Amino acid sequence: MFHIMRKRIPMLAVWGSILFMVCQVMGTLYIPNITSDIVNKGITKGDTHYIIVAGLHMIGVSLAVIVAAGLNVLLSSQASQKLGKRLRNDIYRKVLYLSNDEFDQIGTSSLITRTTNDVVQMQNVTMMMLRMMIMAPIMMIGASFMAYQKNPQLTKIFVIVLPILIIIVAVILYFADPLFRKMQAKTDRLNLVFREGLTGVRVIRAFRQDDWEQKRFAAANQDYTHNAQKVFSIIAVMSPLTTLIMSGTNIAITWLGAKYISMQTMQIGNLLAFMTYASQILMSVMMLSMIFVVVPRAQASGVRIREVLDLKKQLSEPQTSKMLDDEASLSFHDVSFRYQDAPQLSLQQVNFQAQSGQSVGIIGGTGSGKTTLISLISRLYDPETGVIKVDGQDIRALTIKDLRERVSVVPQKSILFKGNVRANLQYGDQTATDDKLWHALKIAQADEFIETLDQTVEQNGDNFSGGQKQRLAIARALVKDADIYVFDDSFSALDFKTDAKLRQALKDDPQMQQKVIVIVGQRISTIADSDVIVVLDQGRMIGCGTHQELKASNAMYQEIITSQLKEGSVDA
Ligand SMILES: Nc1ncnc2c1ncn2[C@@H]1O[C@H](COP(=O)(O)OP(=O)(O)OP(=O)(O)O)[C@@H](O)[C@H]1O
Repeated sequence: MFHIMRKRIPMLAVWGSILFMVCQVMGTLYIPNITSDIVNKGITKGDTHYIIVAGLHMIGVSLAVIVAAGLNVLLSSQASQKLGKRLRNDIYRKVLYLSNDEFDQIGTSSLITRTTNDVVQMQNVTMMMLRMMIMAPIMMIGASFMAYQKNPQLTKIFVIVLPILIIIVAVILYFADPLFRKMQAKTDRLNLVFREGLTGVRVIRAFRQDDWEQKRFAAANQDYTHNAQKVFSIIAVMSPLTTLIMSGTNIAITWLGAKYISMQTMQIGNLLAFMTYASQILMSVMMLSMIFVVVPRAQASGVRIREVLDLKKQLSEPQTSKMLDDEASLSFHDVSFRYQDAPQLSLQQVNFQAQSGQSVGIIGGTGSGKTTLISLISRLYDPETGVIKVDGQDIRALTIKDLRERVSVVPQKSILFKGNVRANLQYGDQTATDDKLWHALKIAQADEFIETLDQTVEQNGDNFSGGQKQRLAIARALVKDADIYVFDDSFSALDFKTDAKLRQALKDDPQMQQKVIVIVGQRISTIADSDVIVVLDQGRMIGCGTHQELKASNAMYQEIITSQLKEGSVDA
């Protein structure tokens, strides 16, 4: 917990807050002293002048306490808000650079909970620390000292009361603490189910799984609520018990104090002050107990945040990139790959190469390894064996930034961001002019349905059809000045005519003629005119050549052609 706070908490605000907190405590301890003097020296002796002077003195000290308390709250909130801001930024920055394996390891829902809920826990504990954690022991020691000054005999009451109070608090915390620690994991589960329900709402409705989903959510919700109810029921016992102890203490003090007053060994003012100090001591214990509730929870949150922040980069990269060829090229040399902990290889001994101006088509059944193959080009994962070269250089000799600048990918699932068309396209190149954007839209055949670059794009691109989204995602990739353009099944939602027009436009574009284009496709027609076609089957490369070569000699390729001829989707 303290480890992640150390470099992120603004120390000036922390020290300022502590300083004002100490002033507040000193003032609070001093006020009962003035009260006792007003009673002893003013009221009992009928000295009005003394009462007025001491009263003004008291008002002055009270005002100073109020100002100090206000500044303490202000600075502690500032410290905690800034800590939260820095933590959220750091987690987000880290998440953006996580490898896909690490992402899978923690899970999206948990990452969201860690950025929101866990950070809030850290903020709460910071506030508590700066307002109570340091205040409680100072107040306790100070009030005990002052109470002793007023009457050493009466302080013996605390020898009985304090251990009882501490035992009660300890027993309550013993039962509540494990439940508090479970809260975050249960929040994770609740978020996961909620998120899946929201993103998959169409599928849920289409499969009429509303009831089942509702039950799944209700179960997670019940589990969370049950835990919360249990923990807060335990904590609820604390308040009446401590009130009982406080009231009992006051009765004992009044009773003994009255006895001392009648014996004339104690003054009335001192008894009043003593009672205030007694409640301050007991309040300090309560504050400390609150801290014992908040700290373990924040400790658990701190561990969860640290898990993300401490993730070591799995992909090693050099400080600077080695020299690259001027011409674009892409080659795979005996590349094999296995997902983390997977029993078998997802790619085996893949070999192919393409020069500037050439295109590579990748075809194979579902799960044959097409997406895996292209993930390796931009180093979302590293191969188990073999070498991948981009522009003549092993991609491990390039920095990740340099490599990803040279590769532009259109993922299988088109993702658009809320905003307008211009902002979405400029994701590829922030400095791209409108002319460049329109040029990309034309190649992607998206100028048919885009009237202006200011056209609104809803969240997830929900105001566009599947095919329109694909075309916008293609245009975005084309705006980026890369050497290798990768289209992962990006033409699947396009009709045959648009698919053909788009590929022709790619071919005809003078700039694209200097690049390497990789097209993953399910349809033969999408990849047939590629210079190199890679045929995959269960991760194995079972063919590599041109359409004519594969059509003549590759059984699997022939099978795909035959099956698609039957469907009428290929013109062989
Ligand atoms: N993150 C992952 N962890 C473990 N195994 C994975 C992961 N992603 C894919 N696989 C496995 O790797 C194999 C290849 O998957 P891949 O997504 O590359 O296939 P694909 O040819 O692109 O399929 P599709 O055409 O259906 O998209 C499959 O057997 C799949 O189960």
